[in-house]
Amino acid sequence: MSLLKLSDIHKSYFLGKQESKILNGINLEFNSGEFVSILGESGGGKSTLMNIIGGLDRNFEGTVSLNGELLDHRKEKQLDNYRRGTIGYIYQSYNLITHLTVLENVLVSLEMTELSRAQKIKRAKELLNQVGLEDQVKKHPNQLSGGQKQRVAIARALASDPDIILADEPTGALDSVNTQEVLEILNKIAKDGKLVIAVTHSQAVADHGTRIIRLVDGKVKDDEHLKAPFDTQDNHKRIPSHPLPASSSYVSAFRHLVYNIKQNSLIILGTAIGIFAVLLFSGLGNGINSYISNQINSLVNPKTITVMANPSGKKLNNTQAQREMQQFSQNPTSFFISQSQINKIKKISGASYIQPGYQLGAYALSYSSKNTSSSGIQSYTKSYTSNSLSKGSWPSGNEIVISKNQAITLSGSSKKYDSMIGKSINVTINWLSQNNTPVQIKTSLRVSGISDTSTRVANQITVLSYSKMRSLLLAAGARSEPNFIIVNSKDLNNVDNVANQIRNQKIDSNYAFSVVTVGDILKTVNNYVSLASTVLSAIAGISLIVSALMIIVTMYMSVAERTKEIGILRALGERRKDIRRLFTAESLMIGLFSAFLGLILAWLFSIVLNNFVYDLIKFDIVQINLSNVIFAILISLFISLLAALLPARKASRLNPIDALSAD
Ligand SMILES: Nc1ncnc2c1ncn2[C@@H]1O[C@H](COP(=O)(O)OP(=O)(O)OP(=O)(O)O)[C@@H](O)[C@H]1O
Repeated sequence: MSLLKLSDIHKSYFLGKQESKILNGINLEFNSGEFVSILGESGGGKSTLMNIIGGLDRNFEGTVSLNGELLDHRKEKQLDNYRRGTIGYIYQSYNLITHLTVLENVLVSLEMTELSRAQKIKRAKELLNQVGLEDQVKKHPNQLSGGQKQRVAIARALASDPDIILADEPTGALDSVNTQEVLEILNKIAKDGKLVIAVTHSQAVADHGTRIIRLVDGKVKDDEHLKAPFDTQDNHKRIPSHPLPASSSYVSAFRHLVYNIKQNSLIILGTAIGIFAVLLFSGLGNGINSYISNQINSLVNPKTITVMANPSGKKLNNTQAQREMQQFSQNPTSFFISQSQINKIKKISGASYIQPGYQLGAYALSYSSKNTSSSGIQSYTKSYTSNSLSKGSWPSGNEIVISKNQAITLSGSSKKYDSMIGKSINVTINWLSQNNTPVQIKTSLRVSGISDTSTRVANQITVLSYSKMRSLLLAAGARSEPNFIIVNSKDLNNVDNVANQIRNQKIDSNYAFSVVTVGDILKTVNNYVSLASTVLSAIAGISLIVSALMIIVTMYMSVAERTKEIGILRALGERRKDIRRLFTAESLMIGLFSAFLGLILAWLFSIVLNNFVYDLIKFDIVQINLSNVIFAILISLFISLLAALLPARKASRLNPIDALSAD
């Protein structure tokens, strides 16, 4: 049984509808140990026949059998295996991969064998040694002479230990000395038991082999056996081959990335700046949100719930409730809270205490001919934390707490404003009489403390005790119903539940209360901040679209530049999938490096910005968290993957013969 058998091979090319027949029924058998030369006129179909034998061309009639088994050219996987394990190709134009070293070029083929890494390197070096290139292994192809390049190509063809070596005009570009040497090597390969089929124009070259086949008009005109084939004792152990492992694709993608570093680093930088901006804006959003939470929580006890009457009677959500409460100053009479309403709230479970409160209208403070006025004087409730008091103590009896600004005005000194503590000041408050007409309450109170409004969350905190306020209102004949209630949830995690219970209370089928928690206030503020940071991140994200376009363009250019390489890799037995993975991997690496560079930039910038701002507000304003980091990496990988999709698909679909003939 012959090693290789071609039966009735026909092949035509079509230019439009016009058929030109190239091969017209070729029947040939080849055996191991033969060095066969195929001679024929230029354009006679020699390379076409080699491509059919080499498993690169699937579009022909007739059959090819290997060791008696028919090759099914419709099965791409079978052909990939065939090229990988059985065929070694040597071309007239060498077809080496320019960005790889001599050693790496030989290793490309060995990547698809089951040898260990060390064995692969050992074998590649041995083969290069055999072709006399042991001291050239680190060079790139452009640093070699023609003869040297052809010897690298021979070493590569032999690397995976194939049964058949196809050489398409292997000496066509060589001088006579190199031709002689290459012929010796091919002769030795046949002697070692392989089948060598070489296409040539030269009778002298053909005379070197064991057999000459002449093609004329697409047929075998002559099949001349010059000598007997070399003896083949096929007792040596073949090197098993397997498809290219993913890790090899990643390594070659990385090599190409580094080879093209100038162009790639610009793209990486461009993408990294986009990632940096997205990270910075998200981190800034986090920082501002937690700064605000921090400030509000330090001034107002987060367990407290503020309850007011709900003149609308409708069920109000958080935002509506806050809006409704702002109507208070325009229409204070509809906000008085009755005893029956207080009783309703007392029934709520999960509340540790409830405390009625007053918020009255405009008021004036005066001390030794200095005056200041504002609106919204309040009764003290437990919703204030000790942080909102900068000096002194909260009021009891005949006492009042005034704000720092008020203390500065009344004392006339911005430094010694705390001298106001202990001083009696005159207080005039405007409120409503029993008939809802204006009434003035005048009294004199001792300053017990100064509130801190430096954070500007609350403008003025001017408070006196609830009982004092109530007795002043009663004495002046003014309306004395409270107009808000503070409810304290026993448990911080239960605040929303308690708030909801109150929100759902009905009196005469109207929802009786509007309710706001500290969490609600935070939610509203945080929503705005998050919205702003998302919008800013999205704007920054636009630059990522530009990056994606840059990657797409680069990848398309890369496919165009590497068309020949794609052909070589396919001829060596790489699958379409391997080619797709090669390009996708390179793009993913660009994405990954961009993400890391973007992260480093964002990290450095946030350190600088935080240091700078910390002096002003004692808070880290940029807070990039783990989910921001993960998001940045994922978005970067996603963009690069998306950008690689089309170019990688194009690369994998290239016809290997067309790709090989690319300039
Ligand atoms: N893709 C193609 N489309 C159309 N015609 C083609 C194609 N490839 C090759 N041909 C034609 O097929 C014929 C055989 O080409 P082939 O390359 O096999 O010849 P060859 O014997 O190797 O020639 P040479 O000795 O000059 O290399 C030529 O006439 C060529 O123009």
